[in-house]
Amino acid sequence: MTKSMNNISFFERFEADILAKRKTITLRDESESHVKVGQILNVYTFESDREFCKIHVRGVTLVAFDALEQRHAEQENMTLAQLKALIQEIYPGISVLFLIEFSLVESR
Ligand SMILES: CC(=O)Nc1cc[nH]c(=O)n1
Repeated sequence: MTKSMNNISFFERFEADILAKRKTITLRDESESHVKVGQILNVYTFESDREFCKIHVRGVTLVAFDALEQRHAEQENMTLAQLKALIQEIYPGISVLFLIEFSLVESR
């Protein structure tokens, strides 16, 4: 099944933070570099492919792994050590990331 360009998945452990607007960025590799500012993305859980919200892409920038700072960690609702460990776990050895800023699309 081809992956829609209007979808994005997150690990289930991030769902509550996204819905509570505590997580407002996500750091991805080049496989998701097609994401564009202004897009509305359908958000699915990675583990079970369950749609749980929609997000509005507000920004897409490049950031070096070594340039990750406390402000990025705060936008992920993590400590900087937790964020760096997560990124290296998901993308071992990565040096440049796509920083996608988003806002939750409020369901009626
Ligand atoms: C499934 C997946 O890649 N999830 C990710 C990856 C990076 N950041 C994030 O918040 N979620």
